[in-house]
Amino acid sequence: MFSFQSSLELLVLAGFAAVVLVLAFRSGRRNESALPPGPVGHWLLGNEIPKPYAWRKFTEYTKQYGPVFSLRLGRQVLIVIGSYQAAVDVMEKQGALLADRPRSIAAGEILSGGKRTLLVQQGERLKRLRKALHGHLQPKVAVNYEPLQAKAALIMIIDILHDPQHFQDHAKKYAASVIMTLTYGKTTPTSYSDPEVQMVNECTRRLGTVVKPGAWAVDSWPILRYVPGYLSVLNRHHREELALFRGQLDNVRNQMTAGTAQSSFAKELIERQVEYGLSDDEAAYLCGSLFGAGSDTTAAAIAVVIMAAASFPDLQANAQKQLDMVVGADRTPTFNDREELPYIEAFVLETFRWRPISSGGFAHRATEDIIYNGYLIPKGATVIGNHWSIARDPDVFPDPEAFRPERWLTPEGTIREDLRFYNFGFGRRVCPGQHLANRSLYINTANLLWAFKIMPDPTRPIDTLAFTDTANSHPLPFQVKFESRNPNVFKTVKAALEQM
Ligand code: HEM
Repeated sequence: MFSFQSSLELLVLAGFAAVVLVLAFRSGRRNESALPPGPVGHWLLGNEIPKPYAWRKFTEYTKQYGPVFSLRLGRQVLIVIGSYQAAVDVMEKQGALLADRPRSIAAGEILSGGKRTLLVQQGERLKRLRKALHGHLQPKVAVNYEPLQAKAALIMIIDILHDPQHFQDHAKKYAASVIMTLTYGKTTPTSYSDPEVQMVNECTRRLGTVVKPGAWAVDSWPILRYVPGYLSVLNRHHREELALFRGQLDNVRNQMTAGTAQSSFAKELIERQVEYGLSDDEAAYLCGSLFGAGSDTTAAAIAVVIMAAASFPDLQANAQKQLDMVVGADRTPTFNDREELPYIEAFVLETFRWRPISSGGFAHRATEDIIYNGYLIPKGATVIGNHWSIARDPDVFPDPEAFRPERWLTPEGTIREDLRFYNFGFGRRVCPGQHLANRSLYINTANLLWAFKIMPDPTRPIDTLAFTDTANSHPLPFQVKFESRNPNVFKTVKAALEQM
């Protein structure tokens, strides 16, 4: 039963809370007139993140409000960069002031226990994690993974010959095999139905939904973390992934003790753990989250290549003409052919631009005020480079909806050096796996287009906009037909595999 005193206390408390809220709200709005323009939101709650496919709606906002626009999510300012030049000027040139991530309570602190590189804020831990990643993924090391990638790409051709319908699963198997081998030294090809892979994928899927801006209100209203039970699912998911990642690293430790460990990222991390200054759980997360960052993304990008090939037969044929000239029918393409296959490179670059995997971009945080074209990007703001609209900037990519590999080529047919697309993100948070990923895309595109004429299935037309609404957006299931380009494809691929 309420006493008069407790009612009074409640009243005082409510009054206090209201004052705090108004002060907080006003301090948040102080600089609002200097912010880049943007849609008007609710006076207290601000704007909502449009759903689904926020990045597509943001592309409309870019046309309406300009290359840099702002939203308010509760007290949080969100700045969206929508044009190519603004991405260069803000995300790249001011990269030092945007190396931080916004505080991510749901995905970063709770689900990932503060240890997933993608979400770790600027500071000493990030430096240690990125140094360890760089040691294993920088260009001069990435070249060592080429034999592994070449073999897995040939296995994918065999998989498609045996079971063409499940080509998207084969792409996932390719990506999972490469990551599991380089991370944990796994020697057997990774089946996508491996319970371990299924679990890692489940972790990635969970991350993809939690990390979307606006997915969890606690990120705008941190006080919600004290609501009993509100975060229990995320806490449980964190315990599950930590146990999984610890178990995977422990396997490598056990193999090292038994003298059976293959060389791998995990093995080297364990050997150099003190030098890298990593705790056991940091090392476990570093390895575990590599799969999440690198597997799904690579598999999705390969599926986009297949989608584009089936959708644009003439351009597929252009690529095949070059393959036939440089490689011929009697052997499979290799990494040694890369320089002579610029059209393959251009085809891949155009898929990155046409259907960027990280469509909405990842959130950065401004650690100082940044002035852009007279507008203020205030310290503390979340800043996102919207890959989807940057890729569609007509000033740089004329006729942006058209799939046109030629836009990446000089008149002499070499790759243009004056053009790039920020598929792998920006500044100091740029994807450390990009050199590995680019090699995966080259070797798979070369092999796929060498082996098959890829055609749409007339009974099931491809919807080239049917993608998942997740941070890394991948094509929903679609169907194509694979026709071997010569009767010896199987024999030639088998022979190449036997030589490895
Ligand atoms: C086609 C494949 C891939 C795409 C499209 C992609 C894209 C991205 C993007 C957009 C970011 C965020 C950049 C930013 O904040 O501006 C990122 C971060 C990251 N990527 Fe990738 N990535 C791919 C493959 C890989 C691979 C193969 C690995 C590792 C083996 C990897 C590891 C990471 C890690 C660890 C981060 C976090 C970096 C940080 O926050 O400091 N990625 N990636």
